[in-house]
Amino acid sequence: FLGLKLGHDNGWKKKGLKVPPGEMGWPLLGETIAFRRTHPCTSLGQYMEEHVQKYGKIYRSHIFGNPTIISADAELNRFVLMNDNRLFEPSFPKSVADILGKTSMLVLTGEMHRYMKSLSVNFMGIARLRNNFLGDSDKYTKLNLNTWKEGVVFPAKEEACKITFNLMVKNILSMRPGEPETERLRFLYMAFMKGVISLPLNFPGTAYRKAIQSRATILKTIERLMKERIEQKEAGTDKIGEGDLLGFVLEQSNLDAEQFGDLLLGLLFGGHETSSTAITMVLYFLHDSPKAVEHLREEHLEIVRKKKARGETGPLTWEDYKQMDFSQCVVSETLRLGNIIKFVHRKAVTDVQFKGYDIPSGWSVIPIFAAAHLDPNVYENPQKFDPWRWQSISSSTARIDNYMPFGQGLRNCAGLELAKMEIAVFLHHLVLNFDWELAEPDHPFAYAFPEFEKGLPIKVRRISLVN
Ligand code: HEM
Repeated sequence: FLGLKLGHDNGWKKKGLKVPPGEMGWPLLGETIAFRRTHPCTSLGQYMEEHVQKYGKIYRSHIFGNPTIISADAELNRFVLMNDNRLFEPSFPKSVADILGKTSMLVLTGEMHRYMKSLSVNFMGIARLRNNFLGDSDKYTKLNLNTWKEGVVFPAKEEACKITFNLMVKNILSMRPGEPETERLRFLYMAFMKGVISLPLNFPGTAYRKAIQSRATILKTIERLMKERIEQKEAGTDKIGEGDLLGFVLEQSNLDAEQFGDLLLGLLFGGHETSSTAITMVLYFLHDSPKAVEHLREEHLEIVRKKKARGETGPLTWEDYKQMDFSQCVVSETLRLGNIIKFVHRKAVTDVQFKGYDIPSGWSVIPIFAAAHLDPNVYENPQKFDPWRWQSISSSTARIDNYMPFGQGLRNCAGLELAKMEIAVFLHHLVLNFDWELAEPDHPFAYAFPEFEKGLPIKVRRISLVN
């Protein structure tokens, strides 16, 4: 995404606008390299820290080829998100937008965005979470955890990816784990994903070129599956109905294959890497917090005891899920300290004023959510993984702009309830069945997404708390 403009646009000076202080860096690159320099997810990194100290929480820069306002100011961050589609819109580089697709929810604006969003939100609404996603989440988590072998070192991130991918493709396309078609789609999706976050070099062999090819193959598969489903409907042999996103979309909308493909890729892109990273982070943070593991065990044992008393032997139910209060504190704390989406990209569509500064039309704006999450004036001892803080959080700390792991407003996360549920279900089976240790030191670092350099290698020991 490196900007290749030869100089910096100084039109704002001529217009007499008062843009925030800052520096525009090198003519070609601006400060892109420093901004992208990796650092632990539990910190803002040297670049941000130095700039905030020098210029304050709102400063200007030149990143990814555009003059940019970078905001570590929680109020500005909220203002930007609450004015999405009015004063601001998403600003993906063209190369990323091309791969995501022209009808991807992530790049759409206006009515079409609203429409695609409402399809997704309805698809992942409470009724469906309760009746479909919860049971599947329970099943696929158990299925995966049953493959964990005692004493063998394995990368936790890979297993978390399998759980979240299987859950998504089962609910989107009724594909089952391990089947050849599922594995083929997983392979194609991985290539797609790598290309979205790579440099946009469209030459044979590059990650970007492979992603374009994978996207085309995925769209062909979708077209075939759609055709088959329509034929089954017409022949009266369709058993799935609205049981998956494909059936739901065929009933409730008239999206064509490409639009459905963009929806599928948007949901996978938005929901797979994020929630699998969150599951991996839970293992990472809890490893150093045995007291939290103990507290979780009490909570989940109590759920099992109550289930038994009711004579229930089946998978987790909605009533069980609703009792996972401390688990939700662990989820909130993991998302605060782990900063899975550290920032988002927006562009001002008109000149905007905020706190005495001007944000010129066309400039990028990067709200840094992580800034409030790690602010000692908001969270006491912010570097500490402390799930209990969420049991007695003060109303000023809980202010919406101080906690935005899922964004805010029109473009907030379509899968936030699903994500919280996936992590809580994982916690249930994890703490009741395993002790784990980190086989080698590994830490989450902020790249495009947080990454554990070694995929978080762990070693597990089975325990049997439930008899
Ligand atoms: C811990 C896990 C997750 C985190 C931290 C997360 C975070 C976010 C954030 C911050 C945004 C806002 C992006 C923006 O403002 O530009 C977002 C949007 C979105 N997320 Fe999530 N997400 C998670 C899980 C999921 C899941 C499980 C799904 C779906 C299966 C999902 C689907 C989406 C979609 C479709 C959008 C775009 C919404 C729109 O453009 O209106 N996310 N997510």
